[in-house]
Amino acid sequence: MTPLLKVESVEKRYGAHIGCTEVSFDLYPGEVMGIVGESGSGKSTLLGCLAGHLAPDRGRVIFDTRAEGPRDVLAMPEAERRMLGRTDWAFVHQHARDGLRMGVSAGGNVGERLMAVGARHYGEIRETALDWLDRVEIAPGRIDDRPSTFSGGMQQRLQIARNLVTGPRLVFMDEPTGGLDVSVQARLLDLLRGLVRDMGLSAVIVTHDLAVVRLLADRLMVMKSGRVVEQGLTDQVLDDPQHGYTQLLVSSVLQV
Ligand SMILES: Nc1ncnc2c1ncn2[C@@H]1O[C@H](COP(=O)(O)OP(=O)(O)OP(=O)(O)O)[C@@H](O)[C@H]1O
Repeated sequence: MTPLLKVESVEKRYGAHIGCTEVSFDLYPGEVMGIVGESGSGKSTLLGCLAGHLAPDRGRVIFDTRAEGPRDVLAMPEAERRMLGRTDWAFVHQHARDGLRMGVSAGGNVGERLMAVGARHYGEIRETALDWLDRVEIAPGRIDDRPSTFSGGMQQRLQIARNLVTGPRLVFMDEPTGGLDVSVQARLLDLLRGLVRDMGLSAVIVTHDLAVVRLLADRLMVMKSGRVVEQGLTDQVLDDPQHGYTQLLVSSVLQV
């Protein structure tokens, strides 16, 4: 099987400082990869390089496109990469306001993604938006309200609807439950798990919360000082961590 995403020796430096280095992995269709590590370990830098937001200094990121098969994302013209970002890829930000248009209604936030990929029929766009609001547990009566009137959890659910409505094949998530109350986090995680399973999504999820990867990720990469120190099946890594740093991460969670 061809990997959906093939990451080869990616490195990003900030001046002399290493953001991330020597990161390689394959992500297969339907697989969820978790990336964990303490603050400053390079998770966001790596995610930015994979999603085309940052230009790595070395390495390759190969995505298996629908139309033309495996393509080097970093070598693609900017317009093509942007198109990927609207169709096959989705990016869920930690802060919903970074992924939503706060001045546009909830329905508009979902509908405009459909329009960006060619949908034109107003009635159908509104129907699909309503269906997606329902899928992320937002009452249909809120469709014309702006996200600024929503709670943090609702905003995050709306951001997820906006991202998934076009049926992407790969979703990047940066701390999707960060900054939310614990009870809100649990509900969001359940929702995300259901959507990932139902849609057979592939995802790369960055988090410092091991509970998030335990629930969502098939495989796990542990990062420290910009490098991957351990990777493997999530349960295996968390239940029997081999690297001292992973052992520390796991035990510090157990003490919480
Ligand atoms: N724009 C930048 N300029 C210079 N150094 C940066 C920049 N962004 C990140 N770094 C450095 O690169 C390293 C990796 O940072 P990164 O933000 O990727 O880590 P992280 O694991 O995502 O942390 P957090 O969980 O706090 O977001 C850190 O040492 C950080 O200080």
